[in-house]
Amino acid sequence: MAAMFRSVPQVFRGSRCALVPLSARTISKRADERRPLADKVAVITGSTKGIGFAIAQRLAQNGAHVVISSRKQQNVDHAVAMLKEEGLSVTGTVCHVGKAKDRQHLVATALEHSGGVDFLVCVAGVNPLVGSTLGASEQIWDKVLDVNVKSPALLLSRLLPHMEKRGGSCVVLVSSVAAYLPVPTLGVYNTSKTALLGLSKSLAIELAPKGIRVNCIVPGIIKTDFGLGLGVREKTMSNMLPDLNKIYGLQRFGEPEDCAGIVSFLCSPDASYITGENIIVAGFSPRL
Ligand SMILES: NC(=O)c1ccc[n+]([C@@H]2O[C@H](COP(=O)([O-])OP(=O)(O)OC[C@H]3O[C@@H](n4cnc5c(N)ncnc54)[C@H](O)[C@@H]3O)[C@@H](O)[C@H]2O)c1
Repeated sequence: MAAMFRSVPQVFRGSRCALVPLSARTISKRADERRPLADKVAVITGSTKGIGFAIAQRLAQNGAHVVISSRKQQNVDHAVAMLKEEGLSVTGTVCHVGKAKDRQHLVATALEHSGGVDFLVCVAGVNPLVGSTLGASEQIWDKVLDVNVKSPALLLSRLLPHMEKRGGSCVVLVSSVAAYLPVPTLGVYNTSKTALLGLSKSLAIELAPKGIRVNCIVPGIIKTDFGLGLGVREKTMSNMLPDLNKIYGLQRFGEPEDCAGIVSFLCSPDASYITGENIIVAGFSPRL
């Protein structure tokens, strides 16, 4: 990267020094390297705050047109306005991923940009219950499985015809370390996040012949309203840290941005031979 920045001024100094100026082709190739997702369209669910927003921001910074979505119009408007202020290419629409009509509308909105979609990142997730797994009502099971597990597959089935014609398309799902280290009071959520590990592998196999890659990130505790709400219900963050330090090698909670770079990489041509992987983003734990 440093070499790239260093070499740009050579072009301007080229006529006055002995260095050979860079060709226009080299400059444009290097510009593309800095914006590896240029001309791509990304649909991201649950992207008005937290991990989804950080991913949206990074994909847009790396050149993609990003379609923001979540349940409330005012949150969508706010997120879109923030990214537009940065000069990024974004649109947004309301999409409760559990609602078929909303999913249909999200697809239609995404197609407005250039008639196709390259990346689907499924971030939206819920956990309405802290308590006994066997005490969970059928309604709770349905809600968690609808939003966390079924919606990525149902949304993808709608987007697929518009992704397969693009070339280099990919899907990223968002699981959780709760899939590997189940939290006793989050049984339904743990189960849904474990299902996503299987979903990413199944989709990867099914879509490989079409050239579409499917991967899944597996975050540890990330500093968002959701993450801290789950983990810091009874203890303050500082009380929890010594315990967590025993588990998490890097001695800190994750930031939403810690999940953004890996998703951008997975969408980029640099990851063109990576599919069916569940990638842990949790500061390393020997227990994982
Ligand atoms: N924060 C963590 O510690 C952590 C750890 C592992 C996995 N995750 C997963 O990461 C994802 C994002 O969590 P976060 O921490 O950024 O949470 P967050 O609360 O900061 O953001 C969640 C986003 O999802 C949206 N959303 C929620 N339900 C939705 C629905 N039904 N339809 C559409 N959008 C919906 C919200 O509006 C919001 O934009 C979730 O799937 C969560 O399970 C989070």
